[in-house]
Amino acid sequence: MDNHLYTVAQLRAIETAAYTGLPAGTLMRRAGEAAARYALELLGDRRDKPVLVLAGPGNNGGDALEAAARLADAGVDATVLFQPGQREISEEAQSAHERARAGTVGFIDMLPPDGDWGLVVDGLFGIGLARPIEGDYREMVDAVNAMRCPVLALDVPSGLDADTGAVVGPGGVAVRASHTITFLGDKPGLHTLDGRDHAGQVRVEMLGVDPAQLPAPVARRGGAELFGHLLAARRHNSHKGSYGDVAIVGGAHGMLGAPLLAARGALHAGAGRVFVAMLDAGPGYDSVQPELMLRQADGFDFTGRTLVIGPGMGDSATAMRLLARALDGDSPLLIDADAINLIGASPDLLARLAGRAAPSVLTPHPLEGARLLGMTTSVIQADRLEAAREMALRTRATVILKGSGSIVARPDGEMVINPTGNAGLATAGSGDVLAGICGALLAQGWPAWEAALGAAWIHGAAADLLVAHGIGPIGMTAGELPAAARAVLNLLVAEVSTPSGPPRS
Ligand SMILES: NC(=O)C1=CN([C@@H]2O[C@H](COP(=O)(O)OP(=O)(O)OC[C@H]3O[C@@H](n4cnc5c(N)ncnc54)[C@H](OP(=O)(O)O)[C@@H]3O)[C@@H](O)[C@H]2O)[C@@H](O)CC1
Ligand SMILES: Nc1ncnc2c1ncn2[C@@H]1O[C@H](COP(=O)(O)OP(=O)(O)O)[C@@H](O)[C@H]1O
Ligand SMILES: [K+]
Repeated sequence: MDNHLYTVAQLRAIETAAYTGLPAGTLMRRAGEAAARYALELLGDRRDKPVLVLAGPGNNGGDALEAAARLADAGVDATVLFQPGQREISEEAQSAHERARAGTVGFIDMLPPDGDWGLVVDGLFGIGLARPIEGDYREMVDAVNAMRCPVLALDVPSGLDADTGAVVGPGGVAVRASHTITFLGDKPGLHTLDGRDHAGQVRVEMLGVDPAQLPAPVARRGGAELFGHLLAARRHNSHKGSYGDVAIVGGAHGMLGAPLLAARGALHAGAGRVFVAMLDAGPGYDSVQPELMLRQADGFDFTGRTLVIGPGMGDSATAMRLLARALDGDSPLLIDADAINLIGASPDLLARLAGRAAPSVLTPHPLEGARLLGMTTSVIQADRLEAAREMALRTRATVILKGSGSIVARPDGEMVINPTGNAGLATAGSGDVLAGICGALLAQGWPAWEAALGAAWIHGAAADLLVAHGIGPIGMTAGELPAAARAVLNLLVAEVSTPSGPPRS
């Protein structure tokens, strides 16, 4: 259940159910205790440093006051800046306040300009944030974001929408935490859009609630366990035909790089044979990767091949004709880039896609997603989960809505947020490599859902591996990803494979 993600509405229901039968203030006390424990862990051997605790007007502030009291009990110099606002505070928060006042916690009214804090605990706002942060609260957030010490956010970094990962605006701000301890259940907003920048490392604290009592999550956090059953060691007695053919269909005039990058992605992710069916006359072979077989798209036989269609394909009549042919065929399909734009502009192509029986995966970035749904990019990004769900529903396909915290969605509403990857991927061509990797997994017999989950995870992990070796994030190139993805995939197979897992024949 560790990977389950819940909406604020679900968390409110969980909270209400958990509350029943417990003495008042129990959950807040548990939250404060867990937060103090984590704070001590983060302080490590710097417990002599003072800790700044920001406490807001709601129960998030109550958690912070509880944490401050526990930290003081543990001998830490805890200083609270409590900003209760106009409304009366809840009884639980009031009790927490009294406990903190009764101990050795220090209280201040404004931030000293020269504080040398070992840690900041952010308990300004949690899931009750109702509007952009302004005024004194905003000054506090800005001041914390200018500090260099670790910042532990309680439940949600203040200012972040726990459902969507958006900084609540217009013109809002949010705490940039290095760590977040989140209560009762993990939240999607901590893992997508601005979430990863603001939440840092996330720890989930259930506050003693029995996981069996929790509802079905809105989404799950991705992990290799979601596709691990398909990772199999290669049998000695296998050949290139055992691992499928991938054909990249794309490469109109002036856009030949995109299909070549996709093809290298497919090759390094284990496809047995990789073709590039170019719309342009193009080169006869790829001198960097001569293993690729370059063909003319017109007249290329799609039968028995997994198709990755769209990279650099353009929007010509030929592109449209090829796409219609691919959609009508029974090859597994990975639909990317220009092919998504063409479908967005044509109800006929959309109907053909929705009517397919063979596996189909779409990999839109937010602008392509916007074209597909006839919306603006900002509407897509305002609620990425909802947008991905809608795309999967309309296309009857598995969708990867790309970006920080890619959302993988399927038509029955199942959704996963991919946790791997970094901003090194924000470079032209990295999406083409993702398409190729996914094509290779489809060609090796993976179902659409697992292929999408696996490709997103491996692609992101490849970028993380490169960063770990000093190759990026700044200046990472898409061409460096295929070999790194190969390393990740082989590591995964070595970790989880069973030698008896049959390859596709
Ligand atoms: N109850 C429980 O059992 C448990 C609760 N838990 C904890 O409680 C948190 C939820 O508590 P919560 O509902 O009190 O909301 P919270 O996030 O503290 O903020 C709401 C307050 O802020 C105000 N306000 C909102 N936006 C504002 C703004 N921009 N600028 C200024 N003010 C603004 C709003 O008042 P308003 O002015 O809108 O009337 C209200 O006073 C949750 O995240 C978790 O940490 C856990 O301990 C588990 C058990
Ligand atoms: N900041 C980021 N963090 C994580 N992944 C990212 C980030 N920026 C881009 N990506 C990933 O990189 C890829 C970019 O794809 P795309 O936008 O289609 O690029 P291109 O069309 O140039 O190939 C996607 O897989 C996306 O999820
Ligand atoms: K907070």
